[in-house]
Amino acid sequence: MAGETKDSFKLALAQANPVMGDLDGNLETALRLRDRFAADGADLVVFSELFLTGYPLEDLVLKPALQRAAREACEALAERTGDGGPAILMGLPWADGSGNGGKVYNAVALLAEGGIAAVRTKHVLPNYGVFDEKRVFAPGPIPEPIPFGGLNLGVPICEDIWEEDVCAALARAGADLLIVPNGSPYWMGKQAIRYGVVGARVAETKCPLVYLNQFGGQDELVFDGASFVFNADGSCAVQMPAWEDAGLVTEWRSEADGWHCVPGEIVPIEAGEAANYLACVTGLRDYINKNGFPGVVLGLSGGIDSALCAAMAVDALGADRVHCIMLPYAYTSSASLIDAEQIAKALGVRYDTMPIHGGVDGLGACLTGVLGGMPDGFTAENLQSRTRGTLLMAVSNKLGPLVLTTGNKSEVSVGYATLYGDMNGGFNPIKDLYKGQVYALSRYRNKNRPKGCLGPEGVIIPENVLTKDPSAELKPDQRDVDTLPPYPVLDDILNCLVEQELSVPEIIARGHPAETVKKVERMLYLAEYKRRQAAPGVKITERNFGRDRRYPITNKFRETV
Ligand SMILES: Nc1ncnc2c1ncn2[C@@H]1O[C@H](COP(=O)(O)OP(=O)(O)OC[C@H]2O[C@@H]([n+]3cccc(C(=O)O)c3)[C@H](O)[C@@H]2O)[C@@H](O)[C@H]1O
Ligand SMILES: Nc1ncnc2c1ncn2[C@@H]1O[C@H](COP(=O)(O)OP(=O)(O)OP(=O)(O)O)[C@@H](O)[C@H]1O
Ligand SMILES: NC(=O)CC[C@H](N)C(=O)O
Repeated sequence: MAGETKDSFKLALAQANPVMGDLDGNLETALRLRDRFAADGADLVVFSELFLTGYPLEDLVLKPALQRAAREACEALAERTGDGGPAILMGLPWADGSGNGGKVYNAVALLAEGGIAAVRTKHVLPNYGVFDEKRVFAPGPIPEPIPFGGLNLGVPICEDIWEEDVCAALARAGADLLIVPNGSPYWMGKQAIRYGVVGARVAETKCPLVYLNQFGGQDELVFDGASFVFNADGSCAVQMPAWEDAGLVTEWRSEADGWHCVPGEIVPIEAGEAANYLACVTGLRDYINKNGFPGVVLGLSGGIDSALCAAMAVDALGADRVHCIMLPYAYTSSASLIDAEQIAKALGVRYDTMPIHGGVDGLGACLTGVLGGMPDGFTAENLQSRTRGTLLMAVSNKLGPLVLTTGNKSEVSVGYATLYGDMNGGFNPIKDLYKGQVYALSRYRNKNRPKGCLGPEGVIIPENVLTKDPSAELKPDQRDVDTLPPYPVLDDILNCLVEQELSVPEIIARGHPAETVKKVERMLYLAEYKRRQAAPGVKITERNFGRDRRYPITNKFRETV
């Protein structure tokens, strides 16, 4: 349709899951989807931001070989559009000088009638929070609309619509509609923010807007999809599902007042616990599958953190790919043994018991000469944790599964975890969930089996696990509250310090004792060294550790009260 003028056209939205760096695989996915949409009469298929390579590319995009491979894949894809089927809007990095140095842009190419018909580049590069695009991309000029079949397509790329200028310029230049490929990661409440941004651009430009987002996990980020179309009057014409691969052919008609998307299905979007749970499951599933692991192994202690991780793992991968191991020592309670076994039974996973007395006592004996006696205090407690961590890594080495580490955001914040002990592991599904959210998601999962989840219906985490006092069980009668403020207090203070960057006096003014706030502040700063050595985990909050909140390790700054 590239040359003709029409009064209707069909635009296919490909909400798909690219694999970082797998250009052949992403190309195959694009062709498969295009074939499917061709059968439905699509004129044009749009893919998400940098779909051909994966998003975010980070420094990989600086590699000339990657830039050349992306151009070759783009040319190969363009050639396939010579078959009379739909054209393609494909996201890819675009290098000046064919990938031999020079500038590289975050781009979209229109592939039509066997060639590369147009290329447009991202003007506004996000450089905050998890985004580092100014580090790797050059900003393109404000883009011109792309002529296509008598239409003028405005194609701003993701962050381009978060400011007014690009869309305003496209509208002034005669864009009939705005088609926006996105790599917009999930965090709590994100969809409402997107509706706000898109609503504002539509009101300013009077153009309909197609918001096409990617789906799937990429290291710490998880993309929810949830693509949608707003008509020029600000109404939502179509809402695609979140948390799944999805494809939809939208129909467009030209009327006296411009182009309209024919209203279609408005799929409800998960919010709150449902969204957070699906984010953790999606991030975990894609990390394991995209990195080629047969499954996961984790220490199942009878506590709430490992219980929720086990449930998420089964929901992500299926029971036959999850191996849970209870590693009891002298301080493991019989209640923990019962609870762990019950959780494993409910999930239907392989469950082994591997007592660690030999390891802990043997390591203690090795240390006596240097320490002048058997280890005690923290040293002895950490030996238990390290023995567990070492044994789980041995299972991983021999049998192949990745070790899941299970620390929640409250623990990760204050360093309440043992380096090379329970921090051992390759991925942490609950890293960005405060303890209160761990309880909330556990209760949620006991009552619901979210879509796509492979675990069983019904109660998985026994009531006793939800109500007992959290304990590391590293010494007799140990409870987390002996070391930390009660979790509701700790979580509130951390929320103020980490998410909101409130000052210590402001947090005290909320009613927390000054010494508690100062203690949490101190623990938060001191634990930076542990976080730098911690496994990645799924980003859920607006401010996760790692990509968002980047503090120095060596840091004497403390607030005065
Ligand atoms: N700035 C810095 N840069 C680099 N390294 C630094 C450091 N400061 C200390 N270190 C090193 O870190 C060591 C201290 O860290 P680490 O050995 O982890 O030990 P540590 O933090 O002292 O103890 C572990 C804590 O985690 C708690 N916990 C809670 C829940 C579960 C578990 C569990 O294990 O199952 C544990 C446990 O009760 C205890 O409070 C120091 O001995 C030193 O070697
Ligand atoms: N006896 C054990 N057997 C197997 N794994 C254990 C054992 N004790 C601790 N672990 C591992 O170490 C992790 C850290 O322990 P921690 O006490 O912080 O978590 P939890 O027991 O799952 O939950 P909670 O903190 O609510 O008790 C556990 O999640 C688990 O993976
Ligand atoms: N890839 C991007 O440009 C993403 C930035 C955008 N503000 C978002 O989170 O949706």
